[in-house]
Amino acid sequence: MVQNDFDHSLGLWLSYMGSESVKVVVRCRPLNDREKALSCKMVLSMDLQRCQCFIEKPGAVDEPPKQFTFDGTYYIDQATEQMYNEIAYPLVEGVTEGYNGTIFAYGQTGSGKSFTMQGVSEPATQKGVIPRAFEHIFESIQCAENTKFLVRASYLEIYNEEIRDLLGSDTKQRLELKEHPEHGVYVRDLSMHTVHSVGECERIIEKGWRNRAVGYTLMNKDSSRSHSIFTIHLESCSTGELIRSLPSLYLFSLC
Ligand SMILES: Nc1ncnc2c1ncn2[C@@H]1O[C@H](COP(=O)(O)OP(=O)(O)OP(=O)(O)O)[C@@H](O)[C@H]1O
Repeated sequence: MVQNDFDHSLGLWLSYMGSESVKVVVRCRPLNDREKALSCKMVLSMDLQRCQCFIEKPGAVDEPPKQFTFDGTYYIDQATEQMYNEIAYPLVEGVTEGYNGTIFAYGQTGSGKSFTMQGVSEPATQKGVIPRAFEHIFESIQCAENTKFLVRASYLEIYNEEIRDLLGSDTKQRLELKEHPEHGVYVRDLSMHTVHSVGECERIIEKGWRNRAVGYTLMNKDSSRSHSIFTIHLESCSTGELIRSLPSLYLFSLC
């Protein structure tokens, strides 16, 4: 991907054990007020059926547009609801069925990562991937018969190469990355929070969101200046069985 050509678009990487293990989709946001005031023109167009993006070089009328193909393409008038149903839904469903899943948003400042992952409450179609994933998981576990689930969440940020717990008692404390011989890489002392409902999930993510490092960039006045990782951990216990640790859902927003 040529970064400068994708100023107003973000990539969403999805990794799960489906027909393909990694999928990459791209979303283009509308021009913002600042870009409109500067009379900026859209240089990106899409063929949604073929999942292709075309980027024109302004002023170079004779030059053919650059062309890129993805697993999915979402243009300015397509809502997060559609993206979630087509792309994230199968991944989250896979987590409740026993596969690890990761969704991460990547793009330059102001490209729409937070808008896609966190979302807005109005209109409802633009509710983000993270709150939709909560609802999806709680709906799935409520339908499971004879099985009890424990849902826990953690939320960290990586800022200037330092890891911080956005839900910890001291959000300024630097945490260490460790490797366990069986369970792999983990963050020591990262706090885990048991959640019983979608409402509780929303409250803890809001708390963590307020603790992030934010700043102003020319492209985005509310820019998150860090990478953040929200993880939902599941454990289950069927009647007469031991507690079973299920795979986790990792939700990243990279700056
Ligand atoms: N698809 C969209 N439709 C309408 N507005 C959008 C869309 N995507 C992003 N925006 C708006 O663009 C602005 C920047 O988006 P956002 O804060 O999500 O960017 P970001 O990639 O998270 O930036 P940063 O890395 O600086 O935190 C916000 O005002 C947001 O509401």
